[in-house]
Amino acid sequence: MGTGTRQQTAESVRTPTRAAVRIAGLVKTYPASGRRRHGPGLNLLRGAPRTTDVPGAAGVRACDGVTLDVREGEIFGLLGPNGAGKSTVVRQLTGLMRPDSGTVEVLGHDLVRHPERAARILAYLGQESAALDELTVALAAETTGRLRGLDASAARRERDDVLDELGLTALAGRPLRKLSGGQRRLACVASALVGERPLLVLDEPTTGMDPVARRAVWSALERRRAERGATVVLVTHNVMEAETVLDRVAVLDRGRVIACDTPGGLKAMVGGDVRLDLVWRDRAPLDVPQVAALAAHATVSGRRWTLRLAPEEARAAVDAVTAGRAFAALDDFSLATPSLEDVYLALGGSGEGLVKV
Ligand SMILES: Nc1ncnc2c1ncn2[C@@H]1O[C@H](COP(=O)(O)OP(=O)(O)OP(=O)(O)O)[C@@H](O)[C@H]1O
Repeated sequence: MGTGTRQQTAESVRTPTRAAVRIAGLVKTYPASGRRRHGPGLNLLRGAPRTTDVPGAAGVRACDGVTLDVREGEIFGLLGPNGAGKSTVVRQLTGLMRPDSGTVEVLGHDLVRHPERAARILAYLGQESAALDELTVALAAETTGRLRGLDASAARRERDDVLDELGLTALAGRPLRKLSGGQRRLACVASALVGERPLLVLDEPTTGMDPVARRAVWSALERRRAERGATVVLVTHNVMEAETVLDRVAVLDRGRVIACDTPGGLKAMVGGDVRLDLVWRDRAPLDVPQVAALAAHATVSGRRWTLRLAPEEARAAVDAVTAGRAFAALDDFSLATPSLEDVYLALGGSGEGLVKV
């Protein structure tokens, strides 16, 4: 499989040296009231205001003892369902939010004690990007470069290179607010990449993008890692991306890391099971005994049944549903090796599953 080859290659050419990010025992509870004080002004460089929670009654424990190490030069993913705590981890990692307890060390800097250092060592792309909306694509990239300390000609040069790299040159003169969602996201990624930072922290960078744009983003990140040794931490819902792009993945569930490994290592945890997807034309023929027997083990989503089975059970199930009346009722079926979503469910994730695009 492509994933295996990709990992072997990455691991054989790179020997990660030291931790770029060390997060230990991170705890964050949002107050029940949701009242928050905002720090001074919106930070164009990092996209969102720093927040300080007002202590109050029991609230949402979004981060419940998160401990993670990210090695230099890694592309590291945080994966998990909505509300798992991914963005909360990222906001603390970038110094935008102060943890209730725990430590965050980035490239040797203690960002809990010195959050102001974050802007010099990392680029952050948040989920929201309203701060750049009034600027043109070119000006957003150039301004970010200037704010990150580039002189005018270097900022223009990097701007042009990044827009070209991401296929955005034709849109350079358009304000972000007049772009489609995917184009706007791509322009925000472009800005995040100007004014080289050793750590890139990206919260769902490819949301809304078409496959060409997504590929351009992944290539750009890979290039920065390969040529400049950049480290990338990103949040994603996209299981397919996670499997092919990331060196290691931490799976979060209800504020806790429930697993952390390479995609291959995680998938090995679910052993040799395979995944059988059955899609019925209309409804499943439950009067066929073999189909009725499978129903007990299926996760049903509309016309789709998903089953995790031992290989010999899967073979028997395929034989059963590709014969007689069951086959007449079948629209489509597929057999696949386990995905990260299977790992997540097998680990006891909250059952919603991950979003597959
Ligand atoms: N400002 C806030 N005030 C109160 N609760 C919050 C706040 N932000 C997030 N939460 C809660 O904290 C938990 C974790 O949220 P967080 O945004 O970190 O999850 P996430 O994994 O990034 O989710 P998504 O995939 O939907 O972006 C959720 O239960 C969420 O409702």
